Amino acid sequence: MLINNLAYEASAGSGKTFMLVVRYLSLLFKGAEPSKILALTFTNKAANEMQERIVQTLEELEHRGELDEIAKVTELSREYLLANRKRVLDEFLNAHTKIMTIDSFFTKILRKFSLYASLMPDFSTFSSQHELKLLSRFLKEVSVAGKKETLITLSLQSNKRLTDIFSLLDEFYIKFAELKHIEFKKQDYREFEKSAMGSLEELKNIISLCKDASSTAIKSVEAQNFEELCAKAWIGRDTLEYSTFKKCFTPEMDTLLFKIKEAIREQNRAKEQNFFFAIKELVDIYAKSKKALYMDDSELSFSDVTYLVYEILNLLDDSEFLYFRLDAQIEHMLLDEFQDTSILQYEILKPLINEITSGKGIFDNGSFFFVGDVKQSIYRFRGGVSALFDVVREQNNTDVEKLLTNYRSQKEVVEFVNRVFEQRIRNYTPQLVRDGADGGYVEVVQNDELLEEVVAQVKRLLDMGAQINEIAVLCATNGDGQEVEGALHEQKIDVVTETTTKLINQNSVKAVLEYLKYQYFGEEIYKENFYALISQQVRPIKRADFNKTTILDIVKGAIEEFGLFSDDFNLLRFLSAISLYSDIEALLFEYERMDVSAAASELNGVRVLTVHKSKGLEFEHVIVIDRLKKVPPSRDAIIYEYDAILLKNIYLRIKGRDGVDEEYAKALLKEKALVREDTLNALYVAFTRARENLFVVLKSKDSMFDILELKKQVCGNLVCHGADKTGEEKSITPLEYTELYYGTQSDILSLEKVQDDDLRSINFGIALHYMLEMLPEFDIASIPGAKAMMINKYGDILEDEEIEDMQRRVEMLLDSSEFLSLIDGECYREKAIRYKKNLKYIDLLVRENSKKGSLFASWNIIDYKSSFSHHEEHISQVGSYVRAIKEITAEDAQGYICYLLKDSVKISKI
Ligand SMILES: Nc1ncnc2c1ncn2[C@@H]1O[C@H](COP(=O)(O)OP(=O)(O)OP(=O)(O)O)[C@@H](O)[C@H]1O
Repeated sequence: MLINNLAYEASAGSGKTFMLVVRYLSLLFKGAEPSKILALTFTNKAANEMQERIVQTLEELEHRGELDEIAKVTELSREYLLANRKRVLDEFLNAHTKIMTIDSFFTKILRKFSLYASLMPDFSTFSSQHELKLLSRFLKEVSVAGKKETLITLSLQSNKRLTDIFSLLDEFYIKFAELKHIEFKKQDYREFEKSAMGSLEELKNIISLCKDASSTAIKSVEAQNFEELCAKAWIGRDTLEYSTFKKCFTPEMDTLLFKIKEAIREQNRAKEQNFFFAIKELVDIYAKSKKALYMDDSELSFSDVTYLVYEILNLLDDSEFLYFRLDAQIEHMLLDEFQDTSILQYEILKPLINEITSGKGIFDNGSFFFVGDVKQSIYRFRGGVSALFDVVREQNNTDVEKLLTNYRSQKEVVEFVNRVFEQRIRNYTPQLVRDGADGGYVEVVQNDELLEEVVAQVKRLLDMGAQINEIAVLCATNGDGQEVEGALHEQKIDVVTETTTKLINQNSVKAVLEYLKYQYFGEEIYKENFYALISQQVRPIKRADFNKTTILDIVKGAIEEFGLFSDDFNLLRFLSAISLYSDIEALLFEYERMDVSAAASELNGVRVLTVHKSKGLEFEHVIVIDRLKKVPPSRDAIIYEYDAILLKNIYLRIKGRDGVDEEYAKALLKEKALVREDTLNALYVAFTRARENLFVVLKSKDSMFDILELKKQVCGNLVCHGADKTGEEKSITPLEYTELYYGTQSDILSLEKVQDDDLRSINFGIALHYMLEMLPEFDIASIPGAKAMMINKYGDILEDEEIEDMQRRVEMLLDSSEFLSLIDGECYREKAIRYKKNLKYIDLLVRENSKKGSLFASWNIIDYKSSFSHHEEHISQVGSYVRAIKEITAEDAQGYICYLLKDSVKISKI
């Protein structure tokens, strides 16, 4: 049965994402419109995967485990589902689906309401803010507001560097909504210091008058100043009646102790108030600087987006208006990894969820669904509060179901995880092992030479035939990751890390960037770097003129001239990415922030990543390595005390304060419990990534696994069987669907070797291609626009009758029923594909609307020509396109040459 308001709270690998896909498809089969289903994830990767999983599941429905689940949920028969999946898939592919990250969704809302925030709708988002720009802007604003003193005092008082203060400001900025109800007052704290020192004097007197006072007792009450007094160990005691003072003890001493403690407590509180008061003042300036920066640059970080959307929603009290502006189109909401949602994010989603679950108004048939695992909540530092899961469930009266079987891991791994966490994580329900998963291997090794051990285990796996891409080493920090990377490199083992996966760090891309730097700056060093990276002899490079040529053409020219296109997708991605940069300066000064990763298929090596980054992923073999360095003491200056999801209070961390302030002591205890929970959760995430084999490498002292009291152990048999499977997967590479722009066909044609002597007919051909490319739709109404664009570009080299001739030819083409039948499907113009180390450009690639009952699509490859000359060459060229598409998609493909002749259109099938 399809329960309208449902959540799955279930452990790792139990199929939450699986059930999310089942839910999405069940909604589709029940007739929901794809464009009315909002599915939110945390990462782009997860959003893309979900999209792909939906398509793949529909395509292979009869063989998928999802089929029975969907039948159960929808109460529709398997036959009905199979008979209707084609229709559902078509609807899905043709709809504007809303499967995206929570950040993109908020960005979308902000674009709709951008003018409320004095922004232009075309603002851009970057995951990392221009820290330096912001810092300098902030300092300027601080100076203008006359708050330099505040900043300096704050820094001195808290013993923090400016950058630390800066992150505190950011923390406050993000939590501004939650902090709104808390007031801070400026206070004088010196009177409390005086009072404490006064009471100390009295205490000293009592001790000095006591004949039996030991030298330790006398020394214990000596303090030159307030700080020294606070550092005394006896301050934390309830009474002074203990060994040191026993011989002189009088009840008056405890009265003084009490007074001193009270004075210290009040001094701490006053200091805390001043600190937060100053921070709040500075946060206003910080927010102002941020605003100035995004108004100047139209550039926002995701936290800015969330902040602004929240503010705007508060401005608009008419929520109907919000839904109207959101196209009133969200009837179903699905949320993934709900445990990581921040309170602010939930506050923004709340009105939508309320509408959906209240079952009235425009959301009469709406539904709400979320999945998560509180045990995997590891983003407390980003504002995620795991209690949110329960609160949301209660607030919305959501049914919660459990999933008890682990579908990811083998028995040994599942049972090890159960054993380790059952007694340690609250409400832990041991997972069941899936039928048939009775293998697996777990080894806990202790070796203080952590890196050596990791390298040895990786080698062992490789020797046993493990696929290198299926081995992951999970580390505590990025720094540790670098060391692991270094150690593996020393042994000539390839490694893939987050940095290596960045597109701009790929060799071919680095080379092109050096080339562009040489072109722009003219410094010899860049030329040398360029040649070193492409392993060619240094020779002169002709300087390009950026005023006359586009960056794209310069890069394409270099690719051609130096034969840079080897068998990799990275240059393709780079070409696509640079088309977004307005000019060479923007590219050269900003490329480091280019947030594009290299093609996964190009990356080969052991995956080295942090535990945090491993969330949601799974690997055949996982090695979790202990911290290489000692755990640093918590440096968080602020302790946030939550009551469920309500921020109750905040405290300034002060050493020894828990001995004098009960409230603070309670908050600190709560905080410690949460830190412990975070640590446990992170380890839980790490251990549950393994499908087959799990290794835990720990050290004998200060181990991050101490909390688990792990014993050295070996469970099960180590077996590696990934080799064949991966080999199989590799032979079929799915075609990339992303629309890419690498210039136009005409640009390429002009680069191609010209064999025709007739310049006029070449120009005519180029212009005709251009006009065809510029047609937004294949209909007569689109001709004038495309023609105007063509004239703009080629008008000066064409005669009037040639232009008329060209228009006639295009009209005839669009009138040809044969041509129109070939383009019935999804059309990709100017499609660049990579095949056998060559870059090919297909004029028009059509993914035909599938024939009834056929599981796979069929592709039409259409090449335009304006004359019959070089007919044989055309045939062989299109033939090679057909082979490429067949091989890449593993689907059927036909090639056609479309001759747009003077008086007719002839289509010849290859
Ligand atoms: N009911 C099921 N039948 C068959 N396979 C399943 C089922 N549920 C999940 N799986 C498979 O088990 C693996 C883990 O599932 P999934 O990724 O959905 O788990 P999860 O609960 O989202 O895990 P995590 O919390 O670690 O992200 C996947 O490979 C998935 O395809």
